[in-house]
Amino acid sequence: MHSANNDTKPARKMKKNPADIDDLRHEAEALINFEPNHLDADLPLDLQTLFHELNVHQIELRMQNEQLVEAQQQLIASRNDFITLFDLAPVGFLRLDEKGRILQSNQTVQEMLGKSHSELRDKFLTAFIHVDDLSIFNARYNAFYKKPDGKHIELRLLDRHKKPIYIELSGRLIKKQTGASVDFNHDCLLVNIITIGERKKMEEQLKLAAKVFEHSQESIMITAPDTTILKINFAFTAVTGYKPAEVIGRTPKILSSGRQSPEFYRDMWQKINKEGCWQGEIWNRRKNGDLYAEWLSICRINDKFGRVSHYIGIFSDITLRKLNEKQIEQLAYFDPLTELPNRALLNDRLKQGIVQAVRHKLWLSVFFLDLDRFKILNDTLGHFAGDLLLQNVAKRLKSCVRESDTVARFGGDEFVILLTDFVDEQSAALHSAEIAKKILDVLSQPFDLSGNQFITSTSIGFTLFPKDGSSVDELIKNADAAMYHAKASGRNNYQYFSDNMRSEALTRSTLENDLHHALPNHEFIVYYQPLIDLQTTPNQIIGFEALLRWNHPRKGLISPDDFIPIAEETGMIVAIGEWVLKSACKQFKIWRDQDQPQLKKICVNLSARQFLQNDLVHSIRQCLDSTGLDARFLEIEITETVMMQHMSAVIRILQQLMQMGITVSLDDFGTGYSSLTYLKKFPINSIKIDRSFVRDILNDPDDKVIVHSIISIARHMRLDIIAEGIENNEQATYLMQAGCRFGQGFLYSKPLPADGLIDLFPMFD
Ligand SMILES: Nc1nc2c(ncn2[C@@H]2O[C@H](COP(=O)(O)O[C@H]3[C@@H](O)[C@H](n4cnc5c(=O)[nH]c(N)nc54)O[C@@H]3COP(=O)(O)O)[C@@H](O)[C@H]2O)c(=O)[nH]1
Repeated sequence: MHSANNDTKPARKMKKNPADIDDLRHEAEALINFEPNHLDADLPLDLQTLFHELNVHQIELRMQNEQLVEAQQQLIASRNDFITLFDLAPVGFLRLDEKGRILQSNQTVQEMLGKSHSELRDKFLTAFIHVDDLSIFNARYNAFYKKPDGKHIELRLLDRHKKPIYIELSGRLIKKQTGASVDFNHDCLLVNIITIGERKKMEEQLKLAAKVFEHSQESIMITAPDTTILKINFAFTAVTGYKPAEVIGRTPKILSSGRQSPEFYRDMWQKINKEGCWQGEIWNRRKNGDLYAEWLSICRINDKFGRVSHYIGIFSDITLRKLNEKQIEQLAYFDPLTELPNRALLNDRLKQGIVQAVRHKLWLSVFFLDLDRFKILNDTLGHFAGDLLLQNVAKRLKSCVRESDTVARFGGDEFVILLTDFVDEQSAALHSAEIAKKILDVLSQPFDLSGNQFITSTSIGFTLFPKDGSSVDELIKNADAAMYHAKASGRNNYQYFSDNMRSEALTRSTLENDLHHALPNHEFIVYYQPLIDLQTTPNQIIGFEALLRWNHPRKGLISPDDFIPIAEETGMIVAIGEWVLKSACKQFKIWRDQDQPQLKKICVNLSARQFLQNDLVHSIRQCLDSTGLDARFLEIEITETVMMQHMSAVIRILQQLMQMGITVSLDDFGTGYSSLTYLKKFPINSIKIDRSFVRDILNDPDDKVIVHSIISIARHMRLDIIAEGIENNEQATYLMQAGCRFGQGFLYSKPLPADGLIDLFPMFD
């Protein structure tokens, strides 16, 4: 029974979750004692029992209610947990119906597409698929929906900015559940969406890398750390001829040519292991056995622990480039005809030679060679024969010297030889003389030029370093000067550069220097020597030869023999020659205008160099125009040597001059090397018999024969004849009787300046 003052009783807490109904009753019974006691003790017992039962039941109901509330709260918490897990899962979730309509989406998908749940709900997933991938989705969805296990679809969704997101869909079919919420009361597909953008990028990069590897123009080989070949590309096969199956599993030694030494490879691997990379040129061998040059880079690839994981070798075939380089070098430094070093390389070798000689206190010798009468061969047998001769000469010269010496083609028929490593002057001079003799001997042996036997000779000059010169130019110049001496002393011999030559060279260079000022300083004078008609009595002056003189400010009158060659070599002869021509034409016009009708010609000498000037004809025409002299009074004198040097140009120019009315005479006839055949070819009007034949004509039977022959030839060819160097009446009479019509010489007058000649005219009238 409960007491009436139950109010005072301490409240008792209900025990949680009574296990079953008995427990509940038991618990309620226990609690009732802590409830305030409202029972009236006076009530009948059965009423009291009823009230008690009611109280217990009330407590039981309260307790059950509390339990229900608690269970509901737990349910809500667990639902919230699930939603959080569903929403915030790193994977996107969608529930789709059979048609692909979105029933539910999680937050990850919503964020991915930039749409809210309600914006997605009931929309077809296709609304968010990239247009290019719709066909993939539509084609596969049905099958995927029915049996999604283990399948996945890759496609692109579009975010709210229509930017594609690469995703992979996989799914699971959820069968409808009895008693489930409205969402789950029919079948649906739970779809997982993972973004694969990074993976795609990696895949693309890998694909690209693979394409680059395969299609690279460079040959690539990847090896394991032990250099076993793992992979090669197409270019590797193209260059080496080896297919993948033939090299994979082998080492790059398969390509070895044996050209590189073990030390080379040791250094190479040292560098790779120390610095990670090596590159350089290497000669390898193709599968067909051919050697080839490659430019190779080898790099070491490390894993994340710093250990070698691979080596990558990249190379390109540079065989062709190397051949081209060689050809370019050959063109730049070698003479294409003889394959000897050219001037550029000779210069370089000489410079190097001088440096070495100075360093080791050694002596050098420089030879200058010029073939004798090469031009005649060229003109008579043709350029092909000339080229053959030069090639053969080059070979013979090389056979006379050591491998370490240099034989170079200096130009035309000129060669320079550099001999090195002489210990002193004596041995340098001795050996040079011996080699010079050997060369003279070797080159004097007949040459077989495509069936034609040809004999030539050479003139050699040599000079020694350091005695005779200290620079490349000086050495060559001195050797050249010595060679000229060899030529002057009869050809086919050699000369060592002497002190005499040095002073000659000095004089020459001073003269050359002074010559530059001669024309502007009016130091030239034209002298005139009369041309006489031997068959008139008294002998008449029919004209003059203009002969140049240089009135040097310090040295006085200088003979043309001393300065004309310098003027020719330096090209000054062009301007000087123009001046002579103009002065002579002007003077002759004055004489003609002084009522001297017997004066028929003024002869002016032209040198070879003048025929090389482009406007010679034009300049002569201008001269005649400006002086007013009739062209028929002008006679051009050329020597045989001039004719032979530039034959075709000379013939062309002479023809043009003749068309203008100018006459041409061939000077020094008989002293040069022209043949009679050539005489026929040249457009000339007269021949001058050289004074060397006239000098001894009375005593020397040979000279007599020569002079008679020349006169006879001239007659047959209807050419005028002028004899030069007549010094006495006997010579004049002999020549006249032999049929020579005209003469010139000291007998009549030495060459004189114009104003000194005027007194002579009456004597010959
Ligand atoms: N290109 C040019 N050459 C020229 C010019 N002027 C002259 N020359 C050539 O120089 C060479 C030497 O000439 P030069 O010293 O004037 O000698 C000439 C005469 O003085 C000389 N001569 C004439 N008669 C006699 C003689 O009886 N005895 C003798 N010992 N010498 C004599 O002969 C030379 C004339 O020679 P050539 O020209 O062959 O008729 C000479 O080769 C000149 O050609 C010039 O302006 N331009």
